[in-house]
Amino acid sequence: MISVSEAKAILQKQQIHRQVITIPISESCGYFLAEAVNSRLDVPSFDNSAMDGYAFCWNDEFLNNQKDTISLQIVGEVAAGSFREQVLEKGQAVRIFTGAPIPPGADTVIMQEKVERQGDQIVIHKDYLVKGSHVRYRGSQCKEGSIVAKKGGKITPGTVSLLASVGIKEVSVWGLPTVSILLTGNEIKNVGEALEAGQIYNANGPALEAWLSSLGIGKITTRKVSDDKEKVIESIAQALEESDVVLVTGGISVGEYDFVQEAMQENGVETLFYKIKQRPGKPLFVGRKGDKMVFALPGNPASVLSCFMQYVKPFLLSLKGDSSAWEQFEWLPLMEGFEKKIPLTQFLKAEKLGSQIRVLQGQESFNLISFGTASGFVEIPEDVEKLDAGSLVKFYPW
Ligand SMILES: Nc1nc2c(c(=O)[nH]1)N[C@H]1C(S)=C(S)[C@@H](COP(=O)(O)OP(=O)(O)OC[C@H]3O[C@@H](n4cnc5c(N)ncnc54)[C@H](O)[C@@H]3O)O[C@H]1N2
Ligand code: MOO
Repeated sequence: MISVSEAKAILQKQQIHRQVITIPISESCGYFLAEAVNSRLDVPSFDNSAMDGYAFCWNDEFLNNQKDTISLQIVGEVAAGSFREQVLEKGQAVRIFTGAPIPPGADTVIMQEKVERQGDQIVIHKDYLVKGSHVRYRGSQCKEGSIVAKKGGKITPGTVSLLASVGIKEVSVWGLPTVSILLTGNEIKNVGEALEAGQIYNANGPALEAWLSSLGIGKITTRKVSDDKEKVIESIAQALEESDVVLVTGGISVGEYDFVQEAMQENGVETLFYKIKQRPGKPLFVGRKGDKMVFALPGNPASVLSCFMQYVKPFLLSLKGDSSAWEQFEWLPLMEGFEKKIPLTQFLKAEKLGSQIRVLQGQESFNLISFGTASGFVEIPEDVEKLDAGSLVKFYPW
């Protein structure tokens, strides 16, 4: 058996070939940029007004004027989307609206609330005169050719807005990994089906599907397979064909009907590791065939979820291009002390209350009740036996 950190190190070392795809920015949210993006133009591409008001040409004589106010003659109007070619002279102003180009000769805008309009004149109190005010200068957001989004950055709605503003229609991103889920077990029935003696509802399939879709994974294919060696071998072969990552649940322990490990060998899957010094999820198997990865998650639902959290989630996120994939935890203090009775790393269902962590009741691998309120998992390291209230622990939120 290897330790949790050894298992993570093995996974982080895997070099997997990933595809770069080009997609429209409107579909790119959640993807990671495979190359930096440069602005196609100066933005703003022309000096423009930040306010609805009046544009005029600053005149230093304003300040030396003995009077409290100045008057300017309104000689026209510029709305957003239009422009004015004539040069504005000293003492003239144009009515201007937010986003409209500053006409040649003008350099200052005053908000309409700060002027008194008298026919075709505006009167401005000297206190409100600020040279260059309310002008958004050409290139003040970014210059043509400058980098506006770095390689490796995650695309957010904010990034999409920025990219559109600099004239970018499509981006090169890392493709999303596709995942096959293979649920083993004769006892598994889907919700909605009638349960017969000895049968249980399939909790792992919906949980994995929900998690994968919340992570923004590509195509997800789910299949069930009975505890039949040939069928397990065949289903794994099919899953390896169709997806980048295969998640098997159940059948990886040592029972007479646990065929998954053997099926891996039959399919030429190289074992990266089998069994980790942890609970739940001790009999986790991870293997590789070419650029395909296989995670055989121990069937108990809490084992499936803690193994997914610790290994599958960061691995998938790193395939998506997320460079912080392996740091998805925070250090938080325990609300109550905790005694660990086993010499293994323990992953406990826990609730985040304010900035503290409370370990929940019902930690057995089969018991899902605390998942109703759990906000994630807490890690109690292998060599720790007892933690006092207030001790800092690693908390992994969903
Ligand atoms: N003799 C030993 N027995 C077991 C060991 C061991 O070391 N020696 N390890 C135990 C541990 S720890 C775990 S974890 C489980 C893992 O077993 P498998 O991966 O072979 O999983 P199954 O036996 O197929 O199922 C375990 C458990 O989970 C239920 N299950 C399975 N699939 C689903 C599903 N889709 N939804 C809900 N529940 C599911 C299944 O009915 C079993 O109760 O092995 C221990 N045994
Ligand atoms: O490791 Mo098993 O996950 O205790 O149930």
